[in-house]
Order: sequence, then structure tokens, then C-alpha cells
Amino acid sequence: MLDTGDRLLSSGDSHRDLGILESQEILSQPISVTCGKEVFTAQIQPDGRISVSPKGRRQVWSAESGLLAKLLQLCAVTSPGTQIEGEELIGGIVVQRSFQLWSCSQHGSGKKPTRVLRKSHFYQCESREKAEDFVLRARRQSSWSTSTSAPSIVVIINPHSGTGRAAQRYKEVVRPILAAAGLQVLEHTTTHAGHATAIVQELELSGLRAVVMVGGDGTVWEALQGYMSRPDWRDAVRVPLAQLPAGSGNALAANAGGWSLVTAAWAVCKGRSSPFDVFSVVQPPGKRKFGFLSVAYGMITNLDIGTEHLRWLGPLRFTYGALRQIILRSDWAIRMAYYPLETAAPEVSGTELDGPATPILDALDLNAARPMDNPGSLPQDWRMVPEDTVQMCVACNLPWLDLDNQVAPQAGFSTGGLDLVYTSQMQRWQGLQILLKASDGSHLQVPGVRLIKMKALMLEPLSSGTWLAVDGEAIPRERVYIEVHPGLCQVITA
Ligand SMILES: Nc1ncnc2c1ncn2[C@@H]1O[C@H](COP(=O)(O)OP(=O)(O)OP(=O)(O)O)[C@@H](O)[C@H]1O
Repeated sequence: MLDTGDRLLSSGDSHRDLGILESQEILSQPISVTCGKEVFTAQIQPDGRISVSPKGRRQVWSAESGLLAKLLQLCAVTSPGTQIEGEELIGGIVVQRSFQLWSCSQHGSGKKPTRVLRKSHFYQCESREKAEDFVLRARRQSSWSTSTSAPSIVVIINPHSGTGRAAQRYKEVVRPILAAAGLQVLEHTTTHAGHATAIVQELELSGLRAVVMVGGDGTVWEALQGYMSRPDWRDAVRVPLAQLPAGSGNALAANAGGWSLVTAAWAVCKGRSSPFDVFSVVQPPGKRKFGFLSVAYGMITNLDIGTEHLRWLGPLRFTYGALRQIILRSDWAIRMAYYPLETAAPEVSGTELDGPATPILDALDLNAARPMDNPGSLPQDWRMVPEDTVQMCVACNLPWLDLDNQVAPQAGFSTGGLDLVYTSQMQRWQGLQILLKASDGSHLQVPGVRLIKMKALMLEPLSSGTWLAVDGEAIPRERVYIEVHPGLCQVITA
């Protein structure tokens, strides 16, 4: 095992051999339970719903709907008769001869729907074995994709992320949910910067449902470097990444719909994933890195990396940083050229032993004279960005840069390109408008905000006093080449 932080979590209940629970018919066998003095029938329906109905009544009675339910809620009384949607159910826990069902129900709507954890009454069975069997069936149906064995996940907790409460929040909020779903969880806690990369490089990834980061985007970035530096990177990228939002920005969680810890933990229990683009970051002669979120320069990096000392403020530090940058309003010299999104990439030639191919960048001689020194010498199909000073400047691989700001509303998990969003002649009032409108992406309509879609980018930062950053992590402030790898990785989605 890797480090002192390693810990294998058992769900608390024994996972008995489910060989007997082969068919759907057996999965949905009803059992008789009691709650207080009443007798109920608990059954997993073929569509995944669980119903607990008073014995003898044919109609499934739901405490979640209708006038009676509203009255009961008003009187703060709940009934043990209930019905839980399969989509909400995650599993349950067993205490002696009783079980309790756990679900995550939708709370709020609109653009950022979240889920809240709900726990049913305790239902008593004839024996502990019966209670365990029922919970096992509930887990199989709701969180195990009907498999007979519990899915395994790796959780990497960064105790330094956000305001420093990630480990505690994980223990209080997330760990019980994963245990109720019966997932096999291998926990690692990072002890230093760069540790998440080392953990991922050493992991046995085959058969894993997901690698789950409890932290911010820096932790995801480190895990991604770990994936891509493995000799078996091609197999590794098939294992989905997930982020439980415990950092400051939490962009991967935001883009995946994991707007809260409970919502993101529910998504891990459900285990649905989508392909998503990542990109190569090349700074010759340095080693290639990989990004999943953004390449930023100037104002955006100053408001992020420049407010590291205000970490205790949480995400508010970004708002403070943005206001400060708007008031200071600096111009940053830059040169950029891009390979348009609509232009087809050259054919891939050669092997991919050292990572995914970069056919667009391979057509350039990256160590030769700087291609942007003389626009006439730009390689075929590349275009120069006309402006040579910027204030805000960020190439986004995903729409949300954190839980609050949708900086590139037209971007997506698998568009095959980056959206470069920048300003060149921004006045302070425009900066304020951008700040106010970025929450719904309407800042793109503010005069002076430019958007260019691209498959590849070369960027030369020419000012000091700021940073060049990938996914919020500072990289050397030197020429950088970026190329997108469409749909290379997988992400767990809510
Ligand atoms: N045990 C640790 N002690 C100190 N630093 C750590 C430790 N583990 C990881 N780190 C470093 O913590 C830094 C911050 O983590 P992370 O980026 O996840 O959180 P954040 O900055 O709050 O969130 P975001 O990146 O979403 O804004 C990372 O650069 C990582 O290298």
C-alpha cells in the first residue's frame, strides 16, 4: 500500500454471497417487515422503485405525494408506508434485525439542481440475515448496476483544499453515503503537494468504477497527470474521474452537475459517466503535461493564484480578487495563434506509446524559431489572434470555471475544442459587467468580449507580474502549445 493515509473502508454490513440472488424475480421478492406495531410489505419493483406498503392494502401508498402527505409534513409526522424512486435510492444500512433505506432526492430545480439525503424509518425483519439480504438487493438494484459484487472506487482526499475542511466534510457527509451504497472504498489522504499524482501512478486501476477526488481542481489536475504518465495510460483513461466539491473552485464537479457534496456522492453511487476532452500542454523542452479545464493568463490567474493567501475566505476570494483586478485594470502583453475548431486535424501517424498523439502540434517544429515572430511564417491553417494585449484571457475546455461562473457557456465535455474568451480593451465598467453576468454566461454579450473556438493554441506570455496557469496551477511563464484530445477521458456525471 502507498502511504500512511491509505484505508480500506468496509460498508459496515457484511456482503454475503449473492449467488442465490441471480434473477430479477428474486431481486424483487417481497418481504414482511414491521415498524412500530404495524406490519408492512417491502418490495423492490422491477423498475427499481422500493415500496413499503401496509400489509393487506393493494394500492402502494406514498408519503411523498398528495394532500395527506402535505398534512403529515405540516404536522411533522411521517408515515412508514413509503415509495422511493429507483433513481433516488442508493441503498441502506442494517442495524441488528432492522434496515433503513437511504435515498438522495432532488432539491430545487433550475440550472443547478442538488440532492438531499433522506433516510427512511427503520423496518424490522425476522432476522438480521433477512434485513441484510434486503439491503443488499436494494444496493444491487440502485448502486451496483445489478451486479452481484460491490463496485470498487478509490477516494483521494486533499485536506489542504478549500478552507481546509475537506477531510472532515468527507467523513461527515460522503463516507456514510458511500457505505450505505455498499461500495468498496479505498481511501487515500494526501500529505503533500503532488501526492495525488504519485497515488494515481501506483493504483491498481482495473475493475475500478471511479477515482474520486475530494478536493479542488488542483487535486483533479494532479490525478490527471498521474493517469497520463502511466505506461498503461490507454487503459487508465477508461476509469472515470469524479470530483466531490471540497476545494475552492470545483470546476469538474460543477460541469458534471455535482453542485453539492451529496449530489456528487449520489452520482458516484449511480456510476454513470461521459467521455470528456482533455488537452496536451507542451513547453519545449519540458515534459508534456495535461489539462482538463483551462489555460489562463493575466487577470484570471491573478484573481486565483494571487489570492492563495486568502484561502480561508473560500470561493469569496475569487470575487474579491476579480474586483481588485478590475480596479487595478492592467494590460498584459501576449501573442496567440490558433488552429480553428472547424479545420480538420491531420491524420495521426506513428505510435502512441508516450501518450496520445498530437497531430496538429507534430506538424510544427516546436524547437525551431518562434512561429509567431513573423505572422507570414505561421504554419498552414493556423491563424493569429489579432490583439497583442489582454486583460481577461482564458481558453476553456469546459463551460464552468468554478461553481459560480460559466465563463465559456458554449463549451462542453466533448466539443473537441477550447473556447478562448478574452478582452483586449476592457474598461472598468465592462469588467464589472463581465463579473456580474458570468454566472449565467451572458457576459459574452458585453461589448469587447471576444470568443474564438479552436482545436489547438500557441500562446506566448510577454508580461511579468502575472501567471500562466493550466487548470489553476501555475506553469512556467513561457511559450506554451496546447492541443485537445477529443473524448479521451471519462467523468462521472450527476
Ligand atoms: N496534504 C497537503 N498539504 C498541502 N498541500 C497539499 C496537500 N495535498 C495537496 N496539496 C496541494 O493543495 C493545493 C490546492 O488543492 P486544490 O487545488 O485541490 O484546492 P483549491 O485550490 O482549494 O481548489 P481549486 O483548485 O478548485 O480552486 C494543490 O496544488 C495540491 O498540490
